[in-house]
Amino acid sequence: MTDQRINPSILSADFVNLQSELEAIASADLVHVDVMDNHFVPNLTMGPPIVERIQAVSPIPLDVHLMISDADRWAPGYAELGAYSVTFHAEAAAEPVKLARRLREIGARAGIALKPGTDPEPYLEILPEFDQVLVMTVEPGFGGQSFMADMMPKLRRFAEAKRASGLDLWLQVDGGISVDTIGIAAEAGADTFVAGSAVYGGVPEERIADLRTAAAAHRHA
Ligand SMILES: O=C(CO)[C@@H](O)[C@H](O)COP(=O)(O)O
Repeated sequence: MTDQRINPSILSADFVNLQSELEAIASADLVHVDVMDNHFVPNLTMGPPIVERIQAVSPIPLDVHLMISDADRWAPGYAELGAYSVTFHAEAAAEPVKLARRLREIGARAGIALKPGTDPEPYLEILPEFDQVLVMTVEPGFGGQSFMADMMPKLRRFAEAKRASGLDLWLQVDGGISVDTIGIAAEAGADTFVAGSAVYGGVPEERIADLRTAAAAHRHA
């Protein structure tokens, strides 16, 4: 996999034609699968049976983003389905370290996501337990929202911690990522970019290529 990853979010895809929508993003790195429970966030998407089918037909690996309550209970099931990475919310897990260890034990990369209002400091010391940190650049729940540039100090904080520790950690951003905003996130330290409406709002293969070019022009110094 490349050192900068573009992960289209199928939240913006046509759910009735998911298989062809997945084939349309075969040039991306991973497919970002937004699982929402209408409890942790005010929206409802899918659960294990649909994710299992996506896993079966997707040409690229699954990057599962759990926007669900009680992550401790439900997240391991997504790793068992074969997801490449499983990211749960810091705000939704009672024992994040224990859960991350369980995900890794099953064979998935373990990710932790932070809502815009969540302080990064308590999570800096447990970074070795994770393979990925997701800094939300919108309030989770819906696609098509505006990028929150005021999340860049948080992203930089994780980028500094990553550099200081030498950890092989992916820094992901999600929400409002487009050719106009991806460079801002890349400069602040993101290396993994989730984009929904920016990819599915045009010809996905072309949009993915444009996002790659824009990200590559703005690498973190
Ligand atoms: O997790 C979420 C929303 O909660 C995202 O993955 C969105 O699906 C991103 O959509 P765009 O902001 O790129 O349209």
